[in-house]
Amino acid sequence: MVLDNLGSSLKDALKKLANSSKIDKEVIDDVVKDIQRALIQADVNVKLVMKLSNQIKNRALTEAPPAGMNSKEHVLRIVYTELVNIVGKATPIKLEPQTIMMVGLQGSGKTTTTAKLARYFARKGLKPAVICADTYRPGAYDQLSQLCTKLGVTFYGERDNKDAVSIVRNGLKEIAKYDIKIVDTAGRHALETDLIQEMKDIYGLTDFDHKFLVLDAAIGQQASEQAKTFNEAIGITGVVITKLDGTAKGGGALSAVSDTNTSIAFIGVGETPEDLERFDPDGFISRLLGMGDLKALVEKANEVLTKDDVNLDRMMTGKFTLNDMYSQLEAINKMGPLKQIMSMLPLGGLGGNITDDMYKVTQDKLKGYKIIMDSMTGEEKEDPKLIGSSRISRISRGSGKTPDEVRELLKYHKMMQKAVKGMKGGPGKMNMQKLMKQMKF
Ligand SMILES: Nc1nc2c(ncn2[C@@H]2O[C@H](COP(=O)(O)OP(=O)(O)OP(=O)(O)O)[C@@H](O)[C@H]2O)c(=O)[nH]1
Repeated sequence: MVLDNLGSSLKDALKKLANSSKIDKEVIDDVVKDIQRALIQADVNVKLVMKLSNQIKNRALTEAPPAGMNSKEHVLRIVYTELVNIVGKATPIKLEPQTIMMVGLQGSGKTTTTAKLARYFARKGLKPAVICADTYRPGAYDQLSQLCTKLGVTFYGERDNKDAVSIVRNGLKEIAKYDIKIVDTAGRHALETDLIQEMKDIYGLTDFDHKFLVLDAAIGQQASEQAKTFNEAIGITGVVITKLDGTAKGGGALSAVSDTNTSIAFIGVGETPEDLERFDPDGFISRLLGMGDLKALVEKANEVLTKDDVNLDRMMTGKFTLNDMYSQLEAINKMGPLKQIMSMLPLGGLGGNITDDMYKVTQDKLKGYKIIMDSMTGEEKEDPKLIGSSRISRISRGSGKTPDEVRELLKYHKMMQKAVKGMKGGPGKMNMQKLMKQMKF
């Protein structure tokens, strides 16, 4: 999961708060210290951590809880909202024709993100085209052109031309009729003055609507210095944090965003073109705390699934039969790796942890489940509570599976049902009581 360690240390700090018998200065100081430690370990810079701690302390000690909220819930809410504040608001993205320039350090994930963005806009009904202006990395041209071919996105590049500025000039004319024009530039370091100059020259060619800085989540403290240089040169309009699937850090990138007064536009959560998500501060923090990010899940579901695949409305009502579970697992398989999807579910509703077993629902398992379910009556599928030990034996005989396999299916259904129940409030609706309940306070 995204920033796993930070999430669990923050969760521990909040649990401490929830378990203390009274809320006073001592408890708040103690909890704030734990939060500081967790953030610093995740590479968030000290200045930002201090700002956050002071805000939490000031507000917790001076603000009175609003009506209907006790002081514990009140402090939890303050911590939550201040955490949301440090990640900032998401960069607004308009779904209209625009020109985007991608910049960043070598290997940060620019090229991959360029393709992901083209796909993102294509999915929203806009026609994208990309220009490869990376004339330094030998493989960049082929990488981007192959990704574009796979995605059916128009690609412009000049393999033998080393002059990135002229490529972009020609490319912009060539793809003028497209809605979304994305320019992928070479990776560069803040100290490479000639490359910084090249970036400024490309920037000067047209009125870019967005200049996205792509930052690897694992970049650490040097992120701020890099971001400042890029920002001074061309004025960054948004940041894309990549590889959030693979690191326990990410704080360096958050600090860079805060230091340059920019905001996060997207996050990269995997290597394939679909692994790009619109940044959502609430969702990001709730996912960090193991609350699950329902908004992201629903957005992803809407994008990938057809209506028949999964009935989200029905899921939100809390009714969740074996048939629902089956179509949901099928749908999840369509959406991408289960582990990633599971990180979007409210983990708290599953007791705080998704066991590894839950990630192992592969196509094979699904086939097995289908065979078992085919031996159940319609009534049993609608109401699995009816299935006691004699019915388990019958289903086992009928399906050729062992009774343990039948029990496993029922256990899995129960876990999924619990998770879905946690989603009942609907996407985006979060309150402290729900947070505390889901975190088992
Ligand atoms: N796990 C994971 N890998 C990613 C993500 N984004 C990019 N990558 C991988 O990171 C590596 C570098 O990505 P590129 O897109 O080639 O990086 P680049 O910034 O264009 O590289 P330069 O052209 O050298 O500047 C590749 O192996 C990508 O597959 C992500 O969100 N998650």
